[in-house]
Amino acid sequence: MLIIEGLTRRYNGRIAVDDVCLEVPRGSFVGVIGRSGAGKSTLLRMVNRLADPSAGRVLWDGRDVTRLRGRELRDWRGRCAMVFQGFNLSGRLDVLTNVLMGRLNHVSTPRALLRLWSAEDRAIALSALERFDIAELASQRAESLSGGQQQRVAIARALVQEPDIILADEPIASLDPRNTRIVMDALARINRDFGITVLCNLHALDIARGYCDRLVGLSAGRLVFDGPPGELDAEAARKLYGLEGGAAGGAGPRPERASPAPLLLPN
Ligand SMILES: Nc1ncnc2c1ncn2[C@@H]1O[C@H](COP(=O)(O)OP(=O)(O)OP(=O)(O)O)[C@@H](O)[C@H]1O
Repeated sequence: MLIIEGLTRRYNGRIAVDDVCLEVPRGSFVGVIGRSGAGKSTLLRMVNRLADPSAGRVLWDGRDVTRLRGRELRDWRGRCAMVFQGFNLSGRLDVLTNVLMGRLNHVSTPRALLRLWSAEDRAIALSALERFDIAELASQRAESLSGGQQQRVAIARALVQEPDIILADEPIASLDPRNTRIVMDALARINRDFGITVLCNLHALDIARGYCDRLVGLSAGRLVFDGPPGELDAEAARKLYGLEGGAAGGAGPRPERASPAPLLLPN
């Protein structure tokens, strides 16, 4: 369970996230929504400690991750994978190596420094690529892939970290509608098949409604909505975006959840 208690972040006296409190049970798929500048990225970045809070705490299974330092902080970041809008791949490296980077926290330091990947690590990385239908791209340079393919590589890299939680910061912002669906389906499958908690910042309300089982709405850093997509009525949407709920469109219900599968057994 992820617990966020009174989380606050100020930049030069200006508030970015303002006293946010949330409880997120394991296995949730939570969409964080709100206007540009509402504090969505800052909230996610505080969960994995890319940003430190000015006040408040983040607890994972009762452990205060806001106090972690050194090795313990690195371990937490390993269990808390990030997926970014800009993919954050090493463009000149091949796809398989990019995915293997997600295994770094599972190998000894000397092996990590020398990039000595075991047969098992390679099998796990390939299995993740197969899962997202891009195994045939394994030997290609990451920079030669389309945006949608690159984001699937980034999600495969996140998955092989074997994280407890995936923090996805606008993962579809630069993608066309077809790739948006493919990438959101990939996140939904990770969530459904492995029970990995997903916190996903989204601008597109229709996508958030279609994929997330809970929406958390921020406005000027404050939590102004927290509930299932069906409860985001016109009034709540107006508070968030200044428009009617229906104006942002809707999408069908998300697929049924299966029980968690064992993680990444090579096919
Ligand atoms: N490193 C920083 N230094 C100064 N101000 C920052 C920094 N990061 C964020 N902010 C400010 O904090 C506020 C919230 O920004 P944040 O990026 O979290 O919003 P957001 O909802 O993710 O926006 P977007 O949807 O445009 O990415 C904004 O006013 C932003 O300018």
